[in-house]
Amino acid sequence: MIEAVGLTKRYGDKTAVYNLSFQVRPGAVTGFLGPNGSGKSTTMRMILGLDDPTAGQVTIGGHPYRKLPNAPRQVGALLDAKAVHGGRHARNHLLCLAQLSGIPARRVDEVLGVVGLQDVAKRRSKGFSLGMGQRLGIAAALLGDPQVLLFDEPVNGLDPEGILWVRNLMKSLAAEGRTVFVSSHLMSEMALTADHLIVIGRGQLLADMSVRDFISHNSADFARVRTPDTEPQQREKLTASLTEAGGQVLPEQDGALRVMGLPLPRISDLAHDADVRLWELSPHQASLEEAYMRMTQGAVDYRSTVDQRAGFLQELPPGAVPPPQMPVPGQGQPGWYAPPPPQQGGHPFAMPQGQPPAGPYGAPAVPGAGEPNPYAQPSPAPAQPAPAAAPDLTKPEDAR
Ligand SMILES: Nc1ncnc2c1ncn2[C@@H]1O[C@H](COP(=O)(O)OP(=O)(O)OP(=O)(O)O)[C@@H](O)[C@H]1O
Repeated sequence: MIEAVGLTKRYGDKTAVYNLSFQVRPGAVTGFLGPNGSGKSTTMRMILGLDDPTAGQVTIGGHPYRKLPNAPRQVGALLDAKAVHGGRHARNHLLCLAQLSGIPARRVDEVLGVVGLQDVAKRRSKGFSLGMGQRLGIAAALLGDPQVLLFDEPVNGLDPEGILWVRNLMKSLAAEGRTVFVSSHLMSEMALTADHLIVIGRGQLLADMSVRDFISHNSADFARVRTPDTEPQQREKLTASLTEAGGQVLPEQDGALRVMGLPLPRISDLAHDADVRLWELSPHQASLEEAYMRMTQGAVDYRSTVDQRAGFLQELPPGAVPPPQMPVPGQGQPGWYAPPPPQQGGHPFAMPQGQPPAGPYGAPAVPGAGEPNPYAQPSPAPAQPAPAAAPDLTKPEDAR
């Protein structure tokens, strides 16, 4: 198990990670999510003893990484797949790592087979594609047959077949009882791979819960309703009727209506009573991506001026409370988006919960702050449901 307690990292004035406490348990794939610059890599580096915390601590199996006996046999990591000596053959690269850790050479050939690089084992890694480099990095992580594995963006550059392979590998490693901690920006992939999520924003913990709970806590069920396109007055009539009945009604980009707060049969009855014909009445559940966008919207450092989420997340309904902001000293108030509020007591969403396929990873398992919060100042809620006058978020903060 990985355990962080009050983990904090500052680089000069920059607080990269603040007071993070979480546990990553064995037997599950734990996804590590957060916007760019939120502190994921910094956290992983501290777990691996590559950076010293400014405050707090992080342990693996009860020990700081640097105090683990024979750490490479207990912990494997893929942090930066490009961090290899490009002039070496793939096999030689792994052999060097194996020799440093007292791992037998036959294990090198085993992991080359596991990651599918056996046919290019004698090729120099500088000629490798992005995906091949990722596979080589994963092979290095698996070399010591460790119980604890960390992967920073493991599917980066992989084709669909490679992504499926990584997904199955992560699941089978967890099914063997290992601790698997994986960061990714691909929400759809995390929804299929992870059992549990740790989400951070601006270095702070935003969520630590199962994928299922994360989605149900951060999203709202809604109905899509469509009236005949040729009769706009029907749409207006229905909007008035649904609003009067307590529903929240928002326009969708394609002319349909998004309705929250009313069950489908009630919407149907109201439409019938108002003598409005429906061309569509369908239930919808948010995706992990939508739930993630909602949760992290106040913690995004880098955002395009032409933000695609403008069409994805809807305007704040009247009376709804905007999400909490996480101001950074000297940075001003970030812009924010205003999707509909989560439905209170909403139903958990049914996530794809496929069983991990039988062991593509065939190797046997080894048996066995008390500091001031830099983000603490209260966040003034905007008076209007419109983007606040924002700093130039198109530039890294250093450039602003
Ligand atoms: N060595 C360093 N010196 C100064 N600042 C740093 C250093 N390393 C990271 N930072 C800053 O700390 C913050 C967190 O960076 P980090 O790389 O951990 O984020 P991340 O979540 O991994 O981002 P991404 O998703 O883009 O990889 C960023 O603002 C980054 O600029």
